[in-house]
Amino acid sequence: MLNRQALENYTFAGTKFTIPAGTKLAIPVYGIQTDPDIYPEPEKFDPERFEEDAVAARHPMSFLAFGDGPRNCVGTRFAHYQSKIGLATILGNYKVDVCEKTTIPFEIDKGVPFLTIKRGVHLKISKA
Ligand code: HEM
Repeated sequence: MLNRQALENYTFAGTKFTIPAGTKLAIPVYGIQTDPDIYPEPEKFDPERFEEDAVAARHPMSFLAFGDGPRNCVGTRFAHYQSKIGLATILGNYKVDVCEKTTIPFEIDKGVPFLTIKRGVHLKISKA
């Protein structure tokens, strides 16, 4: 969820729907990023969704994992590098498997304010 406050009245193009200045807004990132009209089969691992032409074909606010605008995440590039280096190190040196404790499909924990998977993510990692 991203929180914002409207600085001025905003009317959505082609509608009579206006957000008055001063309104506090909660932007439902999880809802947007799992909307099947935007991302068909949203739970499916499909890296091709993030190819340049696929990204260009979507509304620019369809992916908000790092927020957007002047107060977006200052750590975006660092987080991307760190995740890529971490994944490359693990996948290049270890074999990653599911195990008896892995929950498939995963379940979102609705009892906490942050996006969390119930019972965590358990994988079996062995030396390749
Ligand atoms: C996968 C990792 C990360 C994710 C998904 C993430 C996500 C986010 C999101 C959604 C916001 C709110 C943006 C908005 O309201 O538009 C944010 C803000 C912020 N993030 Fe991250 N972040 C990550 C890693 C990091 C790292 C590594 C750092 C620092 C090294 C960092 C520093 C910050 C700071 C300082 C803000 C507040 C920016 C402001 O209010 O101006 N984040 N992050």
